[in-house]
Amino acid sequence: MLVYLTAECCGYPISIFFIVVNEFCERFSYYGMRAVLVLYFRYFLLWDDDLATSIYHAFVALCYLTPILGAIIADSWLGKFKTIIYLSIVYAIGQVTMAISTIHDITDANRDGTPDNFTFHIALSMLGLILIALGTGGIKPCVAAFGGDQFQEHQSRQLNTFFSVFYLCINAGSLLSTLITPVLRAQECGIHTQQQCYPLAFGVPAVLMVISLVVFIAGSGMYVKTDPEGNIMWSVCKCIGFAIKNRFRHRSSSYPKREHWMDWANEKYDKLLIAQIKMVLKVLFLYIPLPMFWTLFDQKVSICHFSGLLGGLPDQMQTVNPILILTLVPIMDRLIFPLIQKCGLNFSPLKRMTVGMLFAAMAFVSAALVQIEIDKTLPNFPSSSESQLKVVNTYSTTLNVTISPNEHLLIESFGVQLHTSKHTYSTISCMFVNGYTADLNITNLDSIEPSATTNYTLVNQGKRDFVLRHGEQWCEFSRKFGFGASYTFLIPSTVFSDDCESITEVEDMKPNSVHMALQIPQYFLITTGEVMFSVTGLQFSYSQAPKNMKSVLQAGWLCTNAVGNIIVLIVAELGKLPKQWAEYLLFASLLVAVSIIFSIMAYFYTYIDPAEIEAQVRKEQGLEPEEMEKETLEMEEKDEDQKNEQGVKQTKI
Ligand SMILES: NCC(=O)N[C@@H](CCC(=O)O)C(=O)O
Repeated sequence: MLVYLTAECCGYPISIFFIVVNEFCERFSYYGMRAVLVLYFRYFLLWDDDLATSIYHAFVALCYLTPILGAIIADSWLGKFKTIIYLSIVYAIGQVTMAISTIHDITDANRDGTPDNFTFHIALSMLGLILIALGTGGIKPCVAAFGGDQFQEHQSRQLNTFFSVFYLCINAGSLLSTLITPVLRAQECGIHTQQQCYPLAFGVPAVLMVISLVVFIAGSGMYVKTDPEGNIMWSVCKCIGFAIKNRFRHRSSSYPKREHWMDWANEKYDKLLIAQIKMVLKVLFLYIPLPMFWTLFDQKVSICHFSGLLGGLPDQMQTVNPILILTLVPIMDRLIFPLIQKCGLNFSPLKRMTVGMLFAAMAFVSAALVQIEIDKTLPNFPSSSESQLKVVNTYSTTLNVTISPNEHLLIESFGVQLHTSKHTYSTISCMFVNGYTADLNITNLDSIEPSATTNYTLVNQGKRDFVLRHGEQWCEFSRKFGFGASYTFLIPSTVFSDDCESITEVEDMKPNSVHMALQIPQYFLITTGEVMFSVTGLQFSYSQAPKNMKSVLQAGWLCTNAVGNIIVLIVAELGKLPKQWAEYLLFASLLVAVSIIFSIMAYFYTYIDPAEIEAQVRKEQGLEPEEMEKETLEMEEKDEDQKNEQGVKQTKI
């Protein structure tokens, strides 16, 4: 038996240190850039909201589709080590290109603070994003699998912990960068004019990507590197194609059935390759229902936007997920899972993933319940067959208004009857009605003519000051705005003589009265679901893959995330249910249905040890033990040469 003893620390290969630090820096780079990307589209390139979010989602989906490319390159051509290095270079170039594209001074010839040639900035940033998507997605399946490759057979416990630590590093990187890069963007910088500092916000992630690459190369001498066994993906495709063709040729019932449809490739292809393809296909089949989890998960940002309960700070809300991950992963790993095991329950990986999906569904039920509470505080909006009318009385006495022969409204002096405006609940808006006899100027608003109104204007939560001006006359007043509320201010003709005292405030829509603590359960539930589902899925994809297709199966796992993102895009296009809570319940029910289907599929899945199956097939193929030993010895010599070159301590037992 041959065992390699690589340099270890506390039972873990030392090379792992370089891999997790590399992952931390890379995720910092990725999430840091993502945190300011939409802001860059909106306020630098001046795109509208729809275009900015569509391009953003398309970019994220692309980042989760390119892993297939990376996996093919790694498993069929370059091997994981070289693929990570080459694609990291592409990635770093992409980040640098992106950072350069945000320097407004490059095209700001007239020095007015805005770029003069938007085409240049758009082209450069799109090129940067394509390179980043290629790099980040391409290396993603390779890094996790490469980390797994560093462990020996006797380190299976450490291997499982590695995937948890790996996930912790992902989220530590994402947490720090999501906090830091928006702050960097808020700084001012520039050569000719001082503007929001996008070059710094994108430049720091670029630097982190270069550091990530340097750290990975620094560990070079310590890694266990497995070379690809030829163009495996091409062989897999040809083998599957042949099996299908051969099955079709022998479709008549006179031909005896075979145990598995891939067995129809037996005539032409190596039994080992067929066995490996069967292992991969079995797992990929199991992954079919999984995108539904990511569809819900990727909408969690929308859930937290729904009421703005935390004061409408969506950027900061993005940090809640990594903070919870950093807390929950150790709790699950060290406490919950061992406790379940102690109780004699077999909480197998696929069971964990099913429970994870149910947690995510519960998060959406919780979101629906909170939404129902919020809806109770909302005014009744007219249905599609109704309309509403708002009448403002700026006259000095009560007025009787007849709307139709039988309907009368009594409106007090400076009162407002009926409300017509529907607005996003996560904002505060107000409008002014000018009852003064001349034009008025109000802070930050256009001037209003007499008896005219402003549009509803969004204002920030909290205490706000307004200044009203007409020529030399002015008065100042403050109001406190509750989140989610809407107000109308009625300005009487006496406004300047009584120092703004007579301005009447009408609350069109009540402020949000639902406590922010109600949001905590849904965050907790969805992140618990993520830990059970995603960390386990990562481990499962590694453990169930044959040695030469580890990256491919990691890519398959990441594709479930890409499909989930694409479903989010489609759902957004198809439109929404009239009630938000109903939409949350619909998604929760869909995920429960999917988790039931998945649990049935999981019930029929038999966990395998790919190495054992491969050894068995080799034996069946007639590779006698001596021959296998010879083959092993040849491999041993080859590996020993390689290890000696790398200076790794290696012992044969
Ligand atoms: N908390 C989000 C997170 O950790 N995301 C992972 C992706 C998870 C997966 O698709 O496996 C990441 O950014 O790497």
